[in-house]
Amino acid sequence: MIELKQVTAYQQQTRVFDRLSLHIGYHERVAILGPNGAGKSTLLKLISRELYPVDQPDSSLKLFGNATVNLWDLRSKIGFVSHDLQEDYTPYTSALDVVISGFFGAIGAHGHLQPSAEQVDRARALLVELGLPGDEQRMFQRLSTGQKRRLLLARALVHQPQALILDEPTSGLDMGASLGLLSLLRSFCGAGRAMIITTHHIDEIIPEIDRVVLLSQGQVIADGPKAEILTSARLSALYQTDLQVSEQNGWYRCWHG
Ligand SMILES: Nc1ncnc2c1ncn2[C@@H]1O[C@H](COP(=O)(O)OP(=O)(O)OP(=O)(O)O)[C@@H](O)[C@H]1O
Repeated sequence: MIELKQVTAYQQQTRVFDRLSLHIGYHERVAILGPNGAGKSTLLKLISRELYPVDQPDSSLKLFGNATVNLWDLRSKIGFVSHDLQEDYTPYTSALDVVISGFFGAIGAHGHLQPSAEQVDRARALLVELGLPGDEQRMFQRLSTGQKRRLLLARALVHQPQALILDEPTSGLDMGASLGLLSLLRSFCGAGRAMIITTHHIDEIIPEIDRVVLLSQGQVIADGPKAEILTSARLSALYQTDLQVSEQNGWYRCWHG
């Protein structure tokens, strides 16, 4: 589904990736872990085509098997939720319009989107499904962080995407909101769809995620089955601090050792 081969990418003057290779197949569920500045958000921006890699021989970035991607097509196949999207969102847009804007790949409705009756019905159904009934006319900026995150998830789901990509999905959420969001993500995975999350918190790696990639200074330093990668030794080395990791019923937690 996602294939980066020898990709070099910059954020302004900073070279974040120097010949990075990574392959994520259809239906895979992957967590990408790494310290601040490792390149997690940059990687997601490359996938969402907010950022383009350096054009060089032997290098390619293919999505769904294609190096050239139609953005409309991409948005209907992959739902993206990120903190940046939350920050950038037009504050006065109603909750219903936030979801509807997903059909148009827009940030906010700006009063000119003309959704079909089916699109409005689908958006309303998603608001109910994601636990936001009755919030239809509330302005985005008046919602709590947890409600905003659910709303952006609803927006990401309008096209029934094959994959969801989430940048630090529970950051800023309280414990109840986090657990609620994680259980929504678990039901999305239940339908056999792909998921990629970036995170700093191993306790948000839901049991359905089976592969973990460790990123450090723009390089993949470990990649494999969750049980092999989420070990005390590997995470201590990644974060350069003494960490202990334990697992229970498919959930992981970490503490300072
Ligand atoms: N807009 C930008 N302009 C310049 N440099 C940037 C920009 N965004 C990111 N960078 C740099 O790119 C590198 C990778 O940043 P990135 O945000 O991808 O890391 P990250 O792993 O997502 O970090 P965090 O966990 O803090 O969100 C860092 O060195 C960062 O300083």
